[in-house]
Amino acid sequence: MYLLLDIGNSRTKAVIYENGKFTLLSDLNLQSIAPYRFIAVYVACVGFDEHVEQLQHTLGLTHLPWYRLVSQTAAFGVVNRYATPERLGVDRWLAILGADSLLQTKNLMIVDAGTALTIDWLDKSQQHQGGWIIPGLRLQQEAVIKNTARVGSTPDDSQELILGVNTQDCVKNGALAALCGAIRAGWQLKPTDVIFLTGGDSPKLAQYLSDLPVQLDPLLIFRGIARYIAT
Ligand SMILES: Nc1ncnc2c1ncn2[C@@H]1O[C@H](COP(=O)(O)OP(=O)(O)O)[C@@H](O)[C@H]1O
Ligand SMILES: CC(C)(COP(=O)(O)O)[C@@H](O)C(=O)NCCC(=O)O
Ligand SMILES: [K+]
Repeated sequence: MYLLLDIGNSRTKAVIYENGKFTLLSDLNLQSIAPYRFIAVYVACVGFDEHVEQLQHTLGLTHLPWYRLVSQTAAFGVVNRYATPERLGVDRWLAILGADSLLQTKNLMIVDAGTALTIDWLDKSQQHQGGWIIPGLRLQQEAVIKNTARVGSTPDDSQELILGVNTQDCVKNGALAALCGAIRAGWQLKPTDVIFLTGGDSPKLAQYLSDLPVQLDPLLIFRGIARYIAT
């Protein structure tokens, strides 16, 4: 039994992994992991490194091996297109590997709607084509609010894809439009057989993309991590 951690810039997500089965933990703390006996911890971290050390202590798991995953030039037949492959965010690399584990020989878009929204393209011969990094739903709003004199709203999670008639609604709904628009622009530029959607804002975005071949999967990064665990 393994503990898998995805440490993003907003939150840490945790999964219990055993015999090919993934169980997402809704909370990560001493109590929530108390019933489990882990062999090792596998970590994907795009946040600050100190966060990993902190977690080792707060979870009382300093006695276990902690394996930190890194983006590679190639693995499991998947080829990373970055000129400096280790610079590709490890969450992106693992989501690509996770999508590849579900669907090979298809052209894929892999969208991770987290703090930032990332889009990566993987072609049917497992070649990563590159991608985009776009401010996420909250950052879109903060960018406008922090850099203008008269947009005095607060970031808000209750977006709808409708027109706003006050500042608050214009900012929050505009942020949703920006992300839907980015995914649609990606699709127009380079359409694929499937668009995998993962990350905190993926269920919301999926509602507005039902005409595209979207497949929601909260586990993509964890599926990628699991490929590194020899069974
Ligand atoms: N419980 C939650 N805490 C924080 N963000 C949440 C939560 N539930 C949904 N979200 C949404 O998820 C987004 C962050 O997604 P997530 O995949 O956790 O990001 P990251 O991987 O960058 O930490 C936020 O923009 C927010 O809108
Ligand atoms: C783009 C990211 C900030 C996304 O992180 P997240 O929103 O999931 O917290 C992360 O993948 C990262 O730090 N990447 C390194 C730069 C790159 O991928 O080119
Ligand atoms: K992420």
